Amino acid sequence: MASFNTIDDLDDAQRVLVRLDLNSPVEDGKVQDNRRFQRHAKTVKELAEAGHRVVLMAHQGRPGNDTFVSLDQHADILGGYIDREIQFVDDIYGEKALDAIDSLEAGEVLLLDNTRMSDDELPEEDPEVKAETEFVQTLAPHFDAYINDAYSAAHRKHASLVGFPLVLPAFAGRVMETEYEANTAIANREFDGQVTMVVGGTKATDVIGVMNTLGDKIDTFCMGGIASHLFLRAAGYDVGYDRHEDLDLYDTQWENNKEIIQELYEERRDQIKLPEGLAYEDDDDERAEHTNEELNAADYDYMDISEATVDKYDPIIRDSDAVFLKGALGVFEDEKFSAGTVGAIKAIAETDCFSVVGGGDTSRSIEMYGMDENDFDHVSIAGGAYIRALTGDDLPGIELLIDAAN
Ligand SMILES: Nc1ncnc2c1ncn2[C@@H]1O[C@H](COP(=O)(O)OP(=O)(O)O)[C@@H](O)[C@H]1O
Ligand SMILES: O=C(OP(=O)(O)O)[C@H](O)COP(=O)(O)O
Repeated sequence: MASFNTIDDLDDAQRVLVRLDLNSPVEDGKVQDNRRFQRHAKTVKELAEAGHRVVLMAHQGRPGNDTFVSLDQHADILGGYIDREIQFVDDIYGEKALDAIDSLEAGEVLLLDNTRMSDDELPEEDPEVKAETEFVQTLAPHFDAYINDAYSAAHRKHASLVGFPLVLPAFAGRVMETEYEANTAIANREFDGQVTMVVGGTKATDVIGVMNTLGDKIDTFCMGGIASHLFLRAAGYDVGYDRHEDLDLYDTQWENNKEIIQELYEERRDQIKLPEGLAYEDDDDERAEHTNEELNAADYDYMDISEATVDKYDPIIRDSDAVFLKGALGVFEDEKFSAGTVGAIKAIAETDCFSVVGGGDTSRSIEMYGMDENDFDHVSIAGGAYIRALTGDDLPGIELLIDAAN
């Protein structure tokens, strides 16, 4: 396996700039604690305890979304995991940020504000272009080393991920190391028996990518979440339209991908298992269900797969030698709509199979419903990056760390 330098290779008493992925769900303006904080805390704690001056960068949401907020709450949550204060500055590379960076003492930790508040961060561009941005050029001279711990964002060519490895010595953090090793090994692994992939979530392109590339390695795809609505629509059912102006879950995804979804469904009809029905909230705020024949996209938001679908997927999972889950099968954050996701992860946990659960949001369901990370072979905090690793795609953020080591 190609390799990169890690924090074991750092000189003593360095000024380190560390990229984390603390991108989290935000409910009513409140950032929700999750496994990303817990995992990155290990890297941060180790660096601080070793006496480095530690400056952290991370992003949250995308401009225009409700989840696009400042990182002040993130500093408190992360600090709780490492039992030391994490200072926060509401600036990225302006005078305020540079003053805070330069006054840091050995062992102290400072979090800069949301990297996506800088116009230099988001457009996907080549590393050489990103390295020349004001963002990178202003911050880099204040540091001895750059550490990328953001495995789950390593598929993005953003300034904080691909610009710095060209101008500073670059190293991988502990999360980067662990996820890279686990996901790369999984991608190359062969299984004797039945291999099942349970695919849900909200991002059709992730799902299509996996089904296209791994279609010959995976025996059965059990579909849930928004992904299943798009495939149900390909099968001729009346589902998969945006009913709210502020949500863009279906229309654009369907318009951009309908040919490929229809083709995939036709080609792999025997492998693709679709829901038997979907669940919605009735007028009394209770869970109710429609069979596929009753689906009516004009009047209902469908938020989970039906109980009959849970029963249909259960034996498929239990008969498998390997199960990969990516994306939730329903809005599990609301207990009423957790049956699909919980049914699948319980069946996986109780089966003696090789099991991987992927997705920053999806993996929250494990603790939420009384299961344990140790019930699975690997729980990845990455969604899109995990999918790309499984399909053998290179992740630009990691390629640059490997280049830097060679
Ligand atoms: N039917 C649905 N309608 C709306 N959201 C859904 C539905 N099914 C699943 N989800 C949402 O999908 C999210 C997880 O998927 P996604 O964000 O794509 O994956 P990841 O775990 O990689 O972040 C969950 O937060 C869940 O609420
Ligand atoms: O949460 C993330 O990706 P994921 O939802 O695929 O796990 C990363 O932070 C990347 O965020 P982005 O998909 O807004 O670029």
